Amino acid sequence: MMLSVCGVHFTYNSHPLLRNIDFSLERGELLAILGPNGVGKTTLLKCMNAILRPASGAILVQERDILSLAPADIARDIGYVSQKNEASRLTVFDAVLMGRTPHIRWRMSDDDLRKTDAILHTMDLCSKAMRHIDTLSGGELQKVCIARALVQEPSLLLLDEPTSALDLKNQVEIMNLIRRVVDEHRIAAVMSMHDLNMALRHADKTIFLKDGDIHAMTTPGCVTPEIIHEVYGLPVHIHRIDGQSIVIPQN
Ligand SMILES: Nc1ncnc2c1ncn2[C@@H]1O[C@H](COP(=O)(O)OP(=O)(O)OP(=O)(O)O)[C@@H](O)[C@H]1O
Repeated sequence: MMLSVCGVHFTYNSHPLLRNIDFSLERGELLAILGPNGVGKTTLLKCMNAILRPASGAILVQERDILSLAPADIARDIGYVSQKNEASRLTVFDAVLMGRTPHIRWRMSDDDLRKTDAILHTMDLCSKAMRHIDTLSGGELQKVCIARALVQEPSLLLLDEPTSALDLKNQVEIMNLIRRVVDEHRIAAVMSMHDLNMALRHADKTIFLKDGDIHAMTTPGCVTPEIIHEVYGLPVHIHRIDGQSIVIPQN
């Protein structure tokens, strides 16, 4: 198993937020974590990256408890794209190259530079390589942060609302790229999302959080209007178009 989340409880200042979160993910699987604002999606992602520590339970990456891993191992094996992207005076090239830091032993190699070049090319960021990231638009910065996580070549990729700032074409291209990386490199990826249709289109599994619990865990094809109504309090229809499930609010 690439990722096992075992009975995780999480509490902020003695206020319980997540209860008994239990799931696992194999290589080559992409999981979407869904649920209303404030339910705990970001908190769960931060627990999977050892940024936050659960009150109880364990998180195993390749059968190793992440709380027992050295920071260098976490930095190499787990890629994390946060919801709040920081902007600094780094150039786009340097910001993406920083994703190679956990792999650099003595100094950066030609391979590190080549991989940085390649991901900038794949993500259509070459023309911005020398721009400072604090001059980028929100969507451009989001792409740079995703590029940095991909060039890191992690075994587990965690993405907090990775397409929230992207236009339609970029949403589709970035999700296709994430899907391809998961498939070809046999990594596992977990993304939090508000766009249900995007999640149902690209994920292998979905988890719906509600009131601190996993309310439903299923494949996209088995998500029902009842699940969505119960979780979001909104009646919806689900239509099948070209083999895809499309969620449409009833009113
Ligand atoms: N450091 C903190 N201290 C106390 N409460 C916090 C802290 N960080 C987050 N919270 C609260 O915990 C809850 C879960 O937050 P979290 O960011 O995990 O939710 P989310 O599901 O990712 O939300 P959204 O969809 O709005 O991004 C929220 O009510 C939030 O206000």
